[in-house]
Amino acid sequence: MTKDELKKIVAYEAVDKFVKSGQKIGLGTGSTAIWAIRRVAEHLKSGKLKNILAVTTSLETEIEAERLGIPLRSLNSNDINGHVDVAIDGADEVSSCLSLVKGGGAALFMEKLVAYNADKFVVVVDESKLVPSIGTGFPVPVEVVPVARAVVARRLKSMRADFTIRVGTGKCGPVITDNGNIIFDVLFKTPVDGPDMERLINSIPGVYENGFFSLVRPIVLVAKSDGAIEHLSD
Ligand SMILES: O=C[C@H](O)[C@H](O)[C@H](O)COP(=O)(O)O
Repeated sequence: MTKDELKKIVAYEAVDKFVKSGQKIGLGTGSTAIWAIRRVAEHLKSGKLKNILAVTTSLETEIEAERLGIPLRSLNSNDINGHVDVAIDGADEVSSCLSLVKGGGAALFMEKLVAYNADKFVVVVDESKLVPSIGTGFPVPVEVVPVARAVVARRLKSMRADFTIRVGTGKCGPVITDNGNIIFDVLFKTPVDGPDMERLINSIPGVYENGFFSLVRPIVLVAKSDGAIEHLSD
């Protein structure tokens, strides 16, 4: 199967197995999560799912969910009150102890807010995202308030981390996130402990959020190249 087909089947499985009528759900961002959004819309249209309220994790997801007619709420609305039953999202890397790296699409802040406030956090990936450890492969996105960029750069250098400021396409200069910030893509010289590094980076003044998702226990659905889907959790 092609990578796109794998993304679609794993996202469909997440919706079919974990989303029930009447639930409040978090809709993730990216080329895998978008298939989950489409599946929710399909089930709402056919009547298989009813009374769903969704919170989106990026402008991209919001636009797609609006287009498909999925009822949306803000995380602060009375209906949602800062909590969802299930959130479904993709990931850039999944380690053997189910620590994640996310934020390849710069949506890490809202994704974490939703995932860390979900009863169930379901991650959908194809098997190419599975790695033994994190920190040295996919660069870890760190969202930084622009005025703090030199401060954060110094602190990362003192941690012997290498980084680049992410540059976009269709615009000169840095990628600007949905929150008006910039992204440092950070690589470490050796693998890191996800929970420790997640806390440490967020302790740097000027860091808005980082792309380690290690302080949450996800259910990870992995699409294998033959189309089989494996469920990982601890
Ligand atoms: O900011 C973007 C997100 O964290 C995505 O969920 C992540 O980059 C995975 O995206 P994709 O499914 O397109 O590989």
